[in-house]
Amino acid sequence: MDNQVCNGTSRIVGCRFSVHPMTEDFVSVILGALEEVDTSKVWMQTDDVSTCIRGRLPHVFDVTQAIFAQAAKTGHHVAFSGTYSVGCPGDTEGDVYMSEDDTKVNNSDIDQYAACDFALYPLGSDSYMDMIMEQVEAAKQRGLAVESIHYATKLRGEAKEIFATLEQAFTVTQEHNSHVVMTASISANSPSHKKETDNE
Ligand SMILES: Cc1ncc(C[n+]2csc(CCO)c2C)c(N)n1
Repeated sequence: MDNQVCNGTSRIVGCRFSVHPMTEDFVSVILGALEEVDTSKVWMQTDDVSTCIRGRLPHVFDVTQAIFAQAAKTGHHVAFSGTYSVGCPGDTEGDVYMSEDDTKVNNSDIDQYAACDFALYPLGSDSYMDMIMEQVEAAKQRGLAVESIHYATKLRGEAKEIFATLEQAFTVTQEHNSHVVMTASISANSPSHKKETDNE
């Protein structure tokens, strides 16, 4: 690891996220998605604003992707907003999940168009801009539509490819930088997506 700005010994990864389904029936979409997904390999806590999951990196991405996919599968316009973090665990809650193996337990292999604004923050590094640009370039190589926007990078395409891109960006960056934060806002079934396609 190139920079050791934090004293955290564990590489526990966390994500605090919210899902906002644009439907009167939002309660069952949110609670249904949280219940139907296999969360056995992560520590999880839900409150009135968001859900926090913590555990090994592959499972944090597996579970967030599966919850988004499950909510989007209802066909409602769904917005997901999440902050991923590694490197400065303020507490040890959830450490027990660090002994899980690498096998992901959810199958999120569904076809779902989505758009995502993501921002990567390699904290405490002088070369943070290089790390960010490297991952924006890597995203372009994966076949998604990639656009630079103010304060974020926009990804458009299949949801599973968006999550794979986010996981790769986060994985590679945290291999070189102790403390990394990444935000992702993802939208599915948006009426704006239809207008974009119609304009093509
Ligand atoms: C992933 C996720 N977790 C928690 C909330 C907050 N929330 C808003 S409505 C609702 C159901 C009724 O209490 C809950 C839990 C959210 N939006 N998305």
